[in-house]
Amino acid sequence: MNLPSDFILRTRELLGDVEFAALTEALEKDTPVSIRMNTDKCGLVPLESTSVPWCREGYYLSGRPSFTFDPLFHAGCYYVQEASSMFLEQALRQYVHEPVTMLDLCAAPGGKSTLARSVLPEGSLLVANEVMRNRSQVLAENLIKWGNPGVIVTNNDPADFTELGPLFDVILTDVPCSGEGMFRKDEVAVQEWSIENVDTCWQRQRRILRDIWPCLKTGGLLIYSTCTYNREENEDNVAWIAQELGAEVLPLETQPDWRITGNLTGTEFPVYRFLPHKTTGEGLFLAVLRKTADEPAVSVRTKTGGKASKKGKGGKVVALQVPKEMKAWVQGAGDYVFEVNDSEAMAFPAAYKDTYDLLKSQLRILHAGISLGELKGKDWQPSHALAMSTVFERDSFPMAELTYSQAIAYLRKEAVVLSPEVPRGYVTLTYQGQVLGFAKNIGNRANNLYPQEWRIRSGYLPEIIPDLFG
Ligand SMILES: C[S@@+](CC[C@H](N)C(=O)[O-])C[C@H]1O[C@@H](n2cnc3c(N)ncnc32)[C@H](O)[C@@H]1O
Repeated sequence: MNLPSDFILRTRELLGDVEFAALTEALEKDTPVSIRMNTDKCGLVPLESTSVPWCREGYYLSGRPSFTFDPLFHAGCYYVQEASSMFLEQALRQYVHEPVTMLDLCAAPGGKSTLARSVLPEGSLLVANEVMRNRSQVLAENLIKWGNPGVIVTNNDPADFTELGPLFDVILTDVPCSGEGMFRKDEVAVQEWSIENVDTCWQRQRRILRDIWPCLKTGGLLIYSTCTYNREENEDNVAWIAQELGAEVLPLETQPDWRITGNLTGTEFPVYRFLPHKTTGEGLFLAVLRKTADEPAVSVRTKTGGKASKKGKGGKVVALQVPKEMKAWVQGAGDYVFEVNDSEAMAFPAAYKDTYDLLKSQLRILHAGISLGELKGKDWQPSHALAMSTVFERDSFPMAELTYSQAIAYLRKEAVVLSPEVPRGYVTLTYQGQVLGFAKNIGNRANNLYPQEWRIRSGYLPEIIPDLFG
């Protein structure tokens, strides 16, 4: 790998000659492949895999299957995630024991958000935000597929949150960085690296932290992470948060055989560095801080949102209600509030209704709770998000199990022909018992309701069917 000369100088100074030589050697090796299971959907263990030691549901695979052509990937049964990133689990398991409201501020494509959603205590709410519009769509897609109902996805700049005041118990800032830890995976990160860019990054990171700091409750946790090695974006920023914003840095329990590296700057506080020549994964830096500074409570006025309505007889405007039969599509319906926004019916965890209303009044929301369905004429058409939800009541519609080639055709949004005994109307389609989505069976064929923008675009079909679980 052709490393920039300034990167070599600086990183050798940080790590020392021996460690730096070992790092460059590791960068010539293949990137390990790892996935994390979604046990809310399926409890399978991948074949020929080994466990990621710091993550209960993380597994290293022996090769890289074609995930795109695995229907279970599209069903949200697992997420393909670089193993070092899964270390976030330790911060959450060791410090979060009660239901919390958590913000993942720089969340796309959603690796750490889906992990957080699996690890947070039941009854928690996760707000996952991404500032870049196109990346926020991918974030929403990945969280919808993961299926947990306690999620809001937003598309905002960190500064848009500031006025909300201390709303969050936990904030994760997995900040945009110079990406030195991704050199092995991403050739562009090598090409774009420069000292000037490192400077731009640490300054941007401080701006992001300053903007979001008022949103963290006093006593709340800030988890700060990057995928870069240099001290400016790492230890120096952690020291700055502690001193300038007011926080203490917290230790995490780790095992010696995880071979995690600590603080490289001679300062006392604990931080966690994953270096590819020591730990099987890419470069990661993570620190956990507890906010000590007092944050005055700010009262934010909620702008009243427009209610969904349609003209009744005589021109009167009537609010649309979610029909009773639709509420039965959700398990534990009593724990949710139901509403119609425009022509979309949705359910949201009742415990967080106020937070949802507040965020709705201030931020651009892409997804919240469970989208149940859309009014098409007089007909409520179940939404794909409902099919993906972990609280979808499977008895709501007849089910049809697809073969592998039918499943791929469905995921390509091609027409599907179901066997004659499948009833007409909306049908839940499954593959190996996992829900893939809905179709409307009209007899001689079934209308494919898979989201157009999520379809598999490639016409190629691998010779070997990806079979991760046997
Ligand atoms: C390291 S990536 C996040 C990866 C993600 N947490 C995951 O685990 O899948 C950083 C994210 O920050 C976003 N970002 C870029 N500029 C930003 C800014 N000024 N404020 C907040 N986020 C920004 C990027 O678009 C990117 O999605």
